[in-house]
Amino acid sequence: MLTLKQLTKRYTTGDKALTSVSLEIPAGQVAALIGPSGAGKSTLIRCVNRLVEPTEGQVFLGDTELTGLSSRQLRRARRRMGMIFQEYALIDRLTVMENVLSGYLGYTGFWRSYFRRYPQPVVQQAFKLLQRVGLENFIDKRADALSGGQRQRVGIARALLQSPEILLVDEPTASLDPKTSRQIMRLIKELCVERQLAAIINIHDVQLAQLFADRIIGLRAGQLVFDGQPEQLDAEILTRIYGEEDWNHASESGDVEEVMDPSVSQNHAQVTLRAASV
Ligand SMILES: Nc1ncnc2c1ncn2[C@@H]1O[C@H](COP(=O)(O)OP(=O)(O)OP(=O)(O)O)[C@@H](O)[C@H]1O
Repeated sequence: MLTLKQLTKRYTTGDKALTSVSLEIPAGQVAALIGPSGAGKSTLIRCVNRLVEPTEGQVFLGDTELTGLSSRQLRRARRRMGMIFQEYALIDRLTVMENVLSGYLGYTGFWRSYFRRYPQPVVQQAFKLLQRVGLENFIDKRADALSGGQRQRVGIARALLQSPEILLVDEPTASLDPKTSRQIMRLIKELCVERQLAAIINIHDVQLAQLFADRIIGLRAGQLVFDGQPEQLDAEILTRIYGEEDWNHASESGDVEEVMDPSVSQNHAQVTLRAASV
């Protein structure tokens, strides 16, 4: 269980990125965090693992108050959080297996990062995870020889190596095609169910969020403006989260193919399509 209590973040620049956000995410639940650019989604996720220090409020992982930990205690507590972040990108010159094993670094220290120095049970666990994410035939491939979807699968396996209690996921499908995006979201969802993991996923694609999340959390200008079921998202709630837009029409031209263009960056057009069918 992840608990946020009145979490507030004010950056030193004066930007108030989060205002008194309170949430509880139980084990096994996948929560999608949606909202316009600048709403505070990344800040919220980073406040959980304290890559960003909250200004006020508390974060609990189970009974542990993360906001009260020393940096040494925090390092240990971070092993209980699987992070799938873009900046934790893979190391291109290492193999798939080596990249997954690097998720164990927190335990061993950098000098043991050489492949053969990992304990055999850890290597076996990494292999099982690679099987689970469908990459058992790629273990010796270099990371830079993988597709975007395969790279994301490696990232997922790496995040799971430390058997976390929660997954913190930042824009997992940002650079993936629509089919691969669905596969990645489905995989994350299945793994959360199998392992009773709570997950909080920052995602721009509302349609994907609706398809694969158990719960939608809407942020706008740092405030929690919606917290409910995916099927509750309608034009009124989309307006509350994203602002005025004609959510009930597929597009101005009515051209559905244009709406489905995977290059549409914010996927607001996909939202429109979904909302139109509500
Ligand atoms: N390091 C920082 N220093 C100062 N202000 C920041 C910093 N990071 C974010 N902000 C500000 O905090 C607010 C929330 O930003 P955040 O990146 O959390 O939003 P977001 O919802 O994740 O946006 P996006 O969807 O575009 O990634 C914005 O006003 C942003 O400019």
